[in-house]
Amino acid sequence: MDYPGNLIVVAAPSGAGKSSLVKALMELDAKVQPSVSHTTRDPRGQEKHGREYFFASQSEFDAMVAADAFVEWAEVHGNRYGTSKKAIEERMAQGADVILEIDFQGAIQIKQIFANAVLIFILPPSWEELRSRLERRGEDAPDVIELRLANAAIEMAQAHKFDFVIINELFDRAVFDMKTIVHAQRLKFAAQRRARADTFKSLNIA
Ligand SMILES: Nc1nc2c(ncn2[C@@H]2O[C@H](COP(=O)(O)OP(=O)(O)O)[C@@H](O)[C@H]2O)c(=O)[nH]1
Ligand SMILES: Nc1ncnc2c1ncn2[C@@H]1O[C@H](COP(=O)(O)OP(=O)(O)O)[C@@H](O)[C@H]1O
Repeated sequence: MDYPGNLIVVAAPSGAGKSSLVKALMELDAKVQPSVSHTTRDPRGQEKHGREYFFASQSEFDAMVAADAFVEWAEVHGNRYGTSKKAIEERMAQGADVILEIDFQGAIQIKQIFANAVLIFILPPSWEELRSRLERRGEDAPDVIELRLANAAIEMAQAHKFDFVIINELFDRAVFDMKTIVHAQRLKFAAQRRARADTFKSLNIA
């Protein structure tokens, strides 16, 4: 599968700030577009179907798995989440850089399918700050926060499998780091595509 657009995958423990960072990056760079995942979890207060997620029932999700509609899916914090083929392929074919906010299991699956995907892991500056961000966000019940903190240790142990790790301490600094990675990646793959096209041309292959 070779598309003119690139894939950027962002993973992080819950509350590290990935949704806020991805939103800020997309505001700075119109070429970066979101992949909207499907999930079986309930919507939070401000979330809209089709914007943050496509909210699916267990049976709707099952039907999509059976129809092979997902590029990857995983169970995270007791709910299922998946990236549909539709969510990424159309946009990449049009040349957009598609950004996926998914967990580490999904990120690793994506890298196996799309070797050129760039994997970014976001870390919080400390445990205390991670807990207080989850509490300040005010969207999850205390037991849900405890589950997410317990899972954070397992998730953070996977950070070394990613291409880049960013510590989200100062927000603007972390956005700038993401922007730099995305630009560097874009230049690298554009150069690779040009070199490949030149080789094909010199060999007279279409
Ligand atoms: N594998 C996979 N993980 C996803 C997908 N969409 C979201 N996730 C992950 O599921 C986890 C929970 O997401 P969410 O319930 O929105 O909570 P939040 O990360 O605290 O905002 C996060 O690690 C997300 O990155 C997806 O399509 N595939
Ligand atoms: N660098 C930062 N400093 C302080 N608060 C932050 C920072 N980045 C994000 N936040 C806040 O932390 C909370 C969790 O961020 P969010 O983007 O929802 O995390 P995630 O998507 O990783 O679960 C939000 O209330 C957000 O405004």
